[in-house]
Amino acid sequence: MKPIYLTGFMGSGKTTVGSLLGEELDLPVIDTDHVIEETYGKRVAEIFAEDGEAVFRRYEAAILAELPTKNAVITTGGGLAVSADNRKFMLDHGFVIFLSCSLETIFERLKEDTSRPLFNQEKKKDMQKLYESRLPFYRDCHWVFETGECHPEEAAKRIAARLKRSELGYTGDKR
Ligand SMILES: Nc1ncnc2c1ncn2[C@@H]1O[C@H](COP(=O)(O)OP(=O)(O)O)[C@@H](O)[C@H]1O
Ligand SMILES: O=C(O)C1=C[C@@H](OP(=O)(O)O)[C@@H](O)[C@H](O)C1
Repeated sequence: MKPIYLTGFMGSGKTTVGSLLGEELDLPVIDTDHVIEETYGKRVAEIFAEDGEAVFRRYEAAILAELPTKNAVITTGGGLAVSADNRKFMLDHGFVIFLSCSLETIFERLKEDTSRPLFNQEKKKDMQKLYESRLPFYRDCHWVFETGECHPEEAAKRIAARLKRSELGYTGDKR
């Protein structure tokens, strides 16, 4: 069975919903940021500060190509889908689901969060620009799931239910 890739802006809930989706589908969950941190022995913020964003993007592409191409829920970093090559890889190998969420909600969710080097509560206009510039890349996917006010458990259940109805060609067959 093909992997399920979750994409979307920082704070859209990829990690949270992805981990619950893994439980719903009884599949392992792999987070690209987590694998990068383990592989390169540095936190994402350290890579940005010490090596720069371009190096982080190279790590992202390298990791994506190494991840299992079956039986997994893969939660991606918010910038991974910006690369046309990364998008092609995900679209070719799995089901790509964009977790769509308003920027207003994201600001609310990330109020206390300082772990994301590219997110800055104080720079609302820059965040708006970044968010809008990325929407076309996220929309290049198999399915847009609007998280809205949906609780993470509810979101995971709804995604799993649709996958199980085979509307995306998902079979649940663990081969
Ligand atoms: N559907 C949701 N409703 C409310 N809060 C959410 C929802 N999804 C995620 N969150 C919260 O938003 C924050 C960011 O979520 P996270 O899963 O880390 O996003 P991402 O992986 O897309 O950056 C976390 O504090 C998480 O608990
Ligand atoms: O949007 C981005 O460019 C990034 C999003 C982050 O992941 P989350 O989407 O999980 O916050 C992380 O990969 C890095 O800080 C860069």
